[in-house]
Amino acid sequence: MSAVQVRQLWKAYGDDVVLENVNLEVRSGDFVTIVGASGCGKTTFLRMLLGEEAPSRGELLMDGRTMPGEPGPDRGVVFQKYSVFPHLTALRNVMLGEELARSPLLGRLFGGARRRARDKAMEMLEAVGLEQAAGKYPAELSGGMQQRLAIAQALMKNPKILLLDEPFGALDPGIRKDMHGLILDLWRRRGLTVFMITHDLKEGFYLGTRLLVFDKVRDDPQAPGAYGATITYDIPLGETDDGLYREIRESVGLPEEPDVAFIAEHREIEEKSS
Ligand SMILES: Nc1ncnc2c1ncn2[C@@H]1O[C@H](COP(=O)(O)OP(=O)(O)OP(=O)(O)O)[C@@H](O)[C@H]1O
Repeated sequence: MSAVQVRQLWKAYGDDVVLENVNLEVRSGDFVTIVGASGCGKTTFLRMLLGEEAPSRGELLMDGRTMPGEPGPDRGVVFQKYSVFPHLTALRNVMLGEELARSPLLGRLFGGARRRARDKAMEMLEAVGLEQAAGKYPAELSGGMQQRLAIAQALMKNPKILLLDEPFGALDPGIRKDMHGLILDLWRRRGLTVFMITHDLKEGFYLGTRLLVFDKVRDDPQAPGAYGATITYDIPLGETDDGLYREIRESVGLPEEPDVAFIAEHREIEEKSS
């Protein structure tokens, strides 16, 4: 069964149509990368998958059932901006979700429950390579480490679906490469279904098993809000395809030259490490 089904989905804010007639079936274990022009509705789409926004029309199904209308433990999310709490250590940041879920008033657990939450949080920190930083505060961590921490937070509830909104957009290229290795490793080992927005088409080609392009198919310059974006390309990824890469780059309006060598190089690294 498909992990996620999207049927004739529309989203409008007032008279402004952001997304129109989006249809999609995603299998469990897919790694879906999403690209599209700025402001075309990618984050809005992700927030609907998360349950933070309701569709204006259409249906969103998870495992054949209507997607819950609020964020739940089955979906984890990581945004570009670090979403960690500055006054808590890395360990407490990861524990906090569990503490708030089980003790909403105090935000703290005691005794055995606290030990279990702590052990699980340590396991998550290890999974993202932050076990040595458990006692540090976010200000003492680099940008890449803070994003690792945000990923550990998102994984704490064992989500089936991981939603990533440009999670590596603010990181240096070297750090991004490390994060690519980490996210592919977590995706494989934990059997996650991933949706990841990126502005970096190379990243989208390299990481995904499937690449979606969001774009408007119709536009009225007199009424910019009249039409929304939809999925204009849905590409199974595997082989590096120079022609396709160029076509999409132009459709999304990216200025860079195709850099297939980059993708090939990444794939080589990936193959060696797997
Ligand atoms: N809560 C809201 N109320 C009104 N308009 C909104 C709201 N959220 C988003 N929008 C509008 O919806 C459109 C799509 O925004 P969204 O953030 O989804 O685009 P995006 O493709 O993720 O952009 P970017 O790539 O720049 O992050 C924008 O015009 C934005 O102003």
